[in-house]
Amino acid sequence: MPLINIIRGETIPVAPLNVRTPVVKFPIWAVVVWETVKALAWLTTTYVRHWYATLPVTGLIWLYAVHGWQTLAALVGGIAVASTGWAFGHRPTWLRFGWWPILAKARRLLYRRRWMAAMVTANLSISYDKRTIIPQIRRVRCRADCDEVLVRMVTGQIPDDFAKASERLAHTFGVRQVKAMPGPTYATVVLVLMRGDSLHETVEPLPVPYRPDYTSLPIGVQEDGETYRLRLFGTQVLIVGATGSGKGSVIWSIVRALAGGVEAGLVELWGLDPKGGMELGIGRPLFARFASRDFAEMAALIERAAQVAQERAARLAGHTRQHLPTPGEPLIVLVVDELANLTAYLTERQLKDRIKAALGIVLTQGRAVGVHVVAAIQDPRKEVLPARGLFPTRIGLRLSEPAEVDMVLGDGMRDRGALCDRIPQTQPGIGYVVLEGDPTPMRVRLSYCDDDTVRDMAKTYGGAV
Ligand SMILES: Nc1ncnc2c1ncn2[C@@H]1O[C@H](COP(=O)(O)OP(=O)(O)OP(=O)(O)O)[C@@H](O)[C@H]1O
Repeated sequence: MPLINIIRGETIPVAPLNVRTPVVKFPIWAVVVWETVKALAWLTTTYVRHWYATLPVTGLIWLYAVHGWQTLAALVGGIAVASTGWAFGHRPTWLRFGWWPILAKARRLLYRRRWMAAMVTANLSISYDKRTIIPQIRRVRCRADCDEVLVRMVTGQIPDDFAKASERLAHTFGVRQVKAMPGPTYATVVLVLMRGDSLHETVEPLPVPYRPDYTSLPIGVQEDGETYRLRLFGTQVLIVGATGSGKGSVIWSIVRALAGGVEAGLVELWGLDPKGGMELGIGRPLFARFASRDFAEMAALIERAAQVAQERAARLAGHTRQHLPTPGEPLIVLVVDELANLTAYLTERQLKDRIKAALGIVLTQGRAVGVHVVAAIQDPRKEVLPARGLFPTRIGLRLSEPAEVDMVLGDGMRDRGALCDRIPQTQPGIGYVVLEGDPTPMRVRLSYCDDDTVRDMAKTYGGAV
């Protein structure tokens, strides 16, 4: 039995050069009738399949034939005016129900034209029994800066096959990037073809929440236009990026989102800036404790945080699984700029060991008891940061090498679209994150707080130094 019948997908017809000698000779009139019937069948199918275009055109032709061109012109003009009014009056609904569905139909035709070549050259076609089977386009949807193409995979394919070919597909379809994610049902994959770049502009500092929601701190903008919200409760945060990638902007965006809590005494920020206070010094009043020059002082600060974490853990064990900050027992956030200075580049062995041990305790025991770490680092290798695995939340900014992406965001994330190594130097503050419940990475841009904004913030929400 030929296995071909049970492989899902679209079968490419066998090449026309495989000519077979006709056995039966038909009279010419029979061939003409047959071809005419075939053409009519094709026309009818096309007419019905593309009803959204053929029906309006039929209506317009009928109008012209029965009522003349004046009525036709009046109708077309009326539709144009109403559509323009709708577009200006309520743009979101015009886009959602008017423009994007029309654009999706046009794009579907465009994608279909290049589809076969794209699938074959990206190794997404399956050859079996002298036939070629390719995935099928099921639906195309347009959004502000991207198109979503729902694809039915060929039997045996998985979404990661498409993720691996995403760069080829991006070039083939002439888009900035292609992301592949599992579709709504088994055997489907959604290809998101990114066209424009919604993160092109610098993101202004976001409003400071009056009382921070520790499960959802607003710190930037996602590629899909949503606010990027960071969960701090129950996690530790590692920011990784090459020099000048905007690690500072992530730190200050998080501090800004917590500033309301600092003012209310619900949050205590402890600053460690081994680069002599270059980064964090400017917002000094926001920090309840601060160390920037003396490494022994920094070690003592981390040890104190570890002690608090252990005390709280001992007290809260069996009572609650998540500590709730109060002015008497605030949320402690250790903000560390360039963590490698404490874990790898420090020459004093004893001090380094003390820091590593205390940091390990804070990272493992602090999450549930309100002692958190927000740390920035340039080099994500294990030799530089052995405790990398203890940071459940990681933000990958511009990185130097492709291999670093999976080190930061997890295995396979680069294949799934986290191109941290491709972020241009001219776009600091852009990075990739893995959101809860979403297996594909999300591109984000963190808000940028310049020095004046940080000084203002420190004056408004910070205490006396
Ligand atoms: N979110 C952002 N949006 C726009 N521009 C930014 C953003 N973040 C940083 N920049 C710009 O990039 C420059 C470098 O940023 P920043 O100092 O934060 O990088 P860094 O990763 O901390 O670098 P280093 O490791 O050298 O300290 C800033 O001076 C600023 O001009």
